[in-house]
Amino acid sequence: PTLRIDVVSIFPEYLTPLRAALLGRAIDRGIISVDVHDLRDWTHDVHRGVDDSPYGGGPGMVMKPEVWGPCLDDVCPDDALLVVPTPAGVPFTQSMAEDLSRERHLVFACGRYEGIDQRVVDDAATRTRVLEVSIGDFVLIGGEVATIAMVEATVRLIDGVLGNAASHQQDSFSDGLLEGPSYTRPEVWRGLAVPAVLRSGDHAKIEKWRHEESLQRTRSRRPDLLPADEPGQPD
Ligand SMILES: O[C@H]1NC=Nc2ccccc21
Repeated sequence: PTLRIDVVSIFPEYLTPLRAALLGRAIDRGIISVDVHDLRDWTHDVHRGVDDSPYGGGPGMVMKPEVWGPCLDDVCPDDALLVVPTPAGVPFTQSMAEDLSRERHLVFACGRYEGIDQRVVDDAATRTRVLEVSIGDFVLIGGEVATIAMVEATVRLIDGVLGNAASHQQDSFSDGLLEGPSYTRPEVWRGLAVPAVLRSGDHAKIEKWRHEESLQRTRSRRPDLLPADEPGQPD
């Protein structure tokens, strides 16, 4: 395959969405491969324990290095890129998705949100490239949902995955602004009409209107995305 993806999780069934729809088709067509591993297969004790209390006290549990270490030894070769979803990671961006889509082998280590013993990452970093990545400033229970989001954002960029109709060439972030409103038939729905300009056939006017809508929406929802020369920049 163009890209090999391995995912390690204590909830392997959480990753089944990766086999559905367009991603499932990409697997069937051999563009990508996805293998999910149950971290508990690397436990030693009868209780198959994967976590323990944190040194220094505090809430929650920390995942054991004695389980993750041997797991990654088996699952993550030195030439792979190890991606560790964590709320304490660098922000995941479209640019990072583009970088990941050019990799040959990605390994996602799904930990609980209190985290994996830091020595697992530090030890792995002596052999391979490691990225600790966050998908946003909110707290999930574990890295599985973050992994699904990052895999979808990454794999859709690989040639052949999206039908060319759904091409990623015109991604919403292509001009750095938010996409404005979209409409389709019927022309009037529940008394609401499609903006007349979109039915005018005047492509220059339509393009201008769409850019204006994007600017207006970006100003109100994401002023941080506005280019420096646009009014409405946050102080
Ligand atoms: O990507 C993160 N964003 C928010 N919460 C998380 C929880 C566990 C793993 C990863 C994340």
